[in-house]
Amino acid sequence: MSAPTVHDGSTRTVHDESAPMVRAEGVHKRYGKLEVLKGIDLTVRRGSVCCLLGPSGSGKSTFLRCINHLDKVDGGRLTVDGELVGYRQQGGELHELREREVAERRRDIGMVFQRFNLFPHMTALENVMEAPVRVAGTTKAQAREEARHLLERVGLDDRAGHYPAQLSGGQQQRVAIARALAMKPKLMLFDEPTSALDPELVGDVLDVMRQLADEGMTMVVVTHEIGFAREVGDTAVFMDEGVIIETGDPCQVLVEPEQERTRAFLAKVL
Ligand SMILES: Nc1ncnc2c1ncn2[C@@H]1O[C@H](COP(=O)(O)OP(=O)(O)OP(=O)(O)O)[C@@H](O)[C@H]1O
Repeated sequence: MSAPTVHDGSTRTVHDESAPMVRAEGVHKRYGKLEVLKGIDLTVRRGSVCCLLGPSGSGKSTFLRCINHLDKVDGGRLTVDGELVGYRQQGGELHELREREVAERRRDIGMVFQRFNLFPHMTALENVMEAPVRVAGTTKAQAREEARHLLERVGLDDRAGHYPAQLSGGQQQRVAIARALAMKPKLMLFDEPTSALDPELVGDVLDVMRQLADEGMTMVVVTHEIGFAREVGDTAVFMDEGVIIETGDPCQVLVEPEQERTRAFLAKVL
């Protein structure tokens, strides 16, 4: 069972800080007849970095999408920050979340995709401001100042006025990270954030991610960057065909894996 969320009688929810940030217990997901996740058990501690690796089609992105409420879990139990994904508990009963509640929960989760997904008609600064400015109570000036600060944090303060087409892939990805951070998420999900980049641009993006990890951000990272996973990851998880076949310290799993399938995968990507 996941750690409880305490309702204190008001609309405020007090989270149990000792609960893991993510806990999956027997999570299943299917698309039609295709069973993509076949019982995922995984715990991601607060402040830790979990690196997910595995061959194409093994279900890594699907799992991230379930964590981020973009896909619905079909079976098992998944909690983020102690709260059931897709449901809220009230008086011992489960109620499916309404669209507005899902949107509220998703604000706590930043997601960075392989393709940077920036708005092409907006500058870097406007992209980073876009979500906070829509939050009630935030003024445009506050959102702009915070966005400037975030661009500085990812090393792009001198590119605030540039449009995505005027930025390199690595710079666009750093803007995407700043944009994901703009809502002050508790959890950051990265889905192969460097695999669409030219090799010489990968380092800057990984540096920003390394810095976030150092600051204590909880992160789940789908990546084929074995060096990053070994150096920054607290846990390495190897998935294949919808199941986790190996998990543990990255220096163990990614250096001397126990499973033949993990060894074969590493031999391919290294
Ligand atoms: N919306 C969808 N509808 C139907 N099938 C899907 C959908 N999304 C993913 N799949 C299928 O689910 C399986 C797992 O896909 P997923 O993208 O999670 O794998 P992955 O491990 O992230 O792969 P990659 O490394 O190539 O991104 C694949 O067979 C894929 O074709």
